[in-house]
Amino acid sequence: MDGVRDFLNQWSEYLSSSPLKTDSHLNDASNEYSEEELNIATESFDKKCLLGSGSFGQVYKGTMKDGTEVAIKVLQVPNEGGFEEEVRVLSRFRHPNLVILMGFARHAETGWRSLIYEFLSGGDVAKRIAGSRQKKEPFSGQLRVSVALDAACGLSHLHNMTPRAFHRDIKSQNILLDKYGTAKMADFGLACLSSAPHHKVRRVGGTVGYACPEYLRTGVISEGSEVYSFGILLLELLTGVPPAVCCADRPGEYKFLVDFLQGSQEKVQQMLDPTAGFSTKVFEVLCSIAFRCINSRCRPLFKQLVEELRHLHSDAPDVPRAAETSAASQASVGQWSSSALCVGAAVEVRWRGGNQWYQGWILRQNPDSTAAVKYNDGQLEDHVPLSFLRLPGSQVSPSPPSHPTAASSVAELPQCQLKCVYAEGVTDTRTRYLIKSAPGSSELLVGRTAQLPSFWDFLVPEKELQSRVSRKHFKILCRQHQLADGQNHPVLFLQCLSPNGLVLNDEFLGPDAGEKQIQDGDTIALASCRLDAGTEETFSSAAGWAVPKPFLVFELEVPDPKRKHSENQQALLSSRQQPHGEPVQRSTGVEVFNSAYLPWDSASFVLQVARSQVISPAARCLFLWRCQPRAACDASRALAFNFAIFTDIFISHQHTANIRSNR
Ligand SMILES: Nc1ncnc2c1ncn2[C@@H]1O[C@H](COP(=O)(O)OP(=O)(O)OP(=O)(O)O)[C@@H](O)[C@H]1O
Repeated sequence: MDGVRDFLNQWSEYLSSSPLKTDSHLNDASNEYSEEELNIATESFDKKCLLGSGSFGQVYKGTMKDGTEVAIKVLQVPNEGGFEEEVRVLSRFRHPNLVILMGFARHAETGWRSLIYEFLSGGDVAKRIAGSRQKKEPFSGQLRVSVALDAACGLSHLHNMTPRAFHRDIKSQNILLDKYGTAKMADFGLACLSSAPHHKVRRVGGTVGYACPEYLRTGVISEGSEVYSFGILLLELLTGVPPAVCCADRPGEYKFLVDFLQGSQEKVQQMLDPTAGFSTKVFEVLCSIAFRCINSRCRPLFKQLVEELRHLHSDAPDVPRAAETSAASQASVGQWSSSALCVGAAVEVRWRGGNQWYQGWILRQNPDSTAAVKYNDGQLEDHVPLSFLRLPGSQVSPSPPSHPTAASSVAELPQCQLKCVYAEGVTDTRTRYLIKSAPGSSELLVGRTAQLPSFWDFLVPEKELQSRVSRKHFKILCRQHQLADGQNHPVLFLQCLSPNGLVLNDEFLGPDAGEKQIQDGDTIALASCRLDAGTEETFSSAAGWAVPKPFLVFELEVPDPKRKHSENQQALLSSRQQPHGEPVQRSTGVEVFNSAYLPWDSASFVLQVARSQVISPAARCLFLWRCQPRAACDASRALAFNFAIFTDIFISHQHTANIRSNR
């Protein structure tokens, strides 16, 4: 009997010290690494090895004792983080487009678990899109097609095995690129195995914007619901904007990309990520595939998607395989061998009419060794020969008639001023604050350190909003620009200096937007958004859609150079000396001031005003912001607007009454 007790005691001791005490069932499926090995690989999980954080823990880069580079995901709540699911699924499926799980480890003291993957140095697709939009690192249309094909291959493999696997969290963050640009599906924490084509899950999981509505409603996952998420991914690759963003003013609520696009190819085209340089054909095919994926009536299977994407990929001669388009090497076809001249690169372009060079960036590489170039002033030129391109920083030359750009010389700023026409939460009529150009200066700088603190305290009393104003937020400068008469004339430019961006008229500009030509009457607004991918209002950076709500709006006033100096002075002075509450007279007949609010709730009136030309450009612009710029012209959409959001439009009672009686 004692012998038996001893044996049981020894067995129990062995179990408590043995690494096989738990997760032993996983040892058959995958390699187990010791905690010690991971400590050595990551220098005890040193901060410098941190690659990023997900919902369930951190991911570190490590080098194993054999020299292999790995990514180690530490799950602090292994059950929630899908530790077991990930080991089971990933160990079972081996495919070039699925990330390799090398093993797992257990942390004895904390109970945490780690997953050890092959290290993929090309970053995830979400980061690559953001990097491309910010012109930090190119992510060309060609590479995006290749990524879509790779992801579809990996997913098709999962759905054509028995049992099949449902990934359940297909999104741009979960697709990683290796150093050659090959994409691999990653993050199988929500994945599940099933031998049936449909699988009812106990808990619906996924990511807002990507998750299929039918799956969210029923909890039943199918290949179709995975294809839906894949379609959303394609739209993200096309537009460069995330599929859902939080509403800044309604926490917990989202705006969805698909709701805005409404299946319209035209809208996708308007929002197309300009840094991708998609050819028309690639855009059209990709867009039609995306819309089929999200349409429950004509959803393709992954197998079909692979065929179509492979066809698109091989059909376009200018689409090199991902392996050849490593982000790092930016190697390319034909004469596109210069690593610096890649899509997204800033360049100077020789104007064909002369010897001057103008600044812009490469929008697309054409197979005939020419490029499509977007100039900093927004103009586009296609088929520019390589010999007409050079890297910036070379000698500067004056502007041509049609391309006044950053390459032309800076001149003395003419007399001008910025008049505050709207400040959120400030009802005092003194909001008509002015920022004036200093005589003889070359620029007018606006920002927290450029004006007195009292200026900002008054105009932006809310501290949270004030923090959105950068120390140097934007500047206005002047360049000499040769007009058709052959004479040089001063032309004003606006340059955004802040990562928070700004809104020029109804266009959102980030710090990388370059210099934009501006003129008298233009409005410059500061709005509550940042350019970082994935944060609130990121949509705003795309094609003018959903321009974020401004909290401070300035109108530019530039005196007419043909008027006498004294008249200009008088004009500037009189606009400044408006007594409180007295409206600023506009030539078209509607008076605008900020102490009277629109007094009624008629949607048709709202429509009428939005369409009319009778209010000043500043108020009109403000009005359009309130009801979303493009939609304002669209009767059916405008009617749906809630009147409440228009209550701070500055229109006098008298004139709204006139408009009303004219209806
Ligand atoms: N195998 C890998 N190689 C290189 N980087 C990786 C690897 N796996 C993950 N990463 C990086 O680590 C970071 C965190 O990844 P993780 O999967 O934990 O989070 P996520 O997918 O961004 O978010 P969530 O888990 O909340 O969906 C990401 O930036 C990802 O790119």
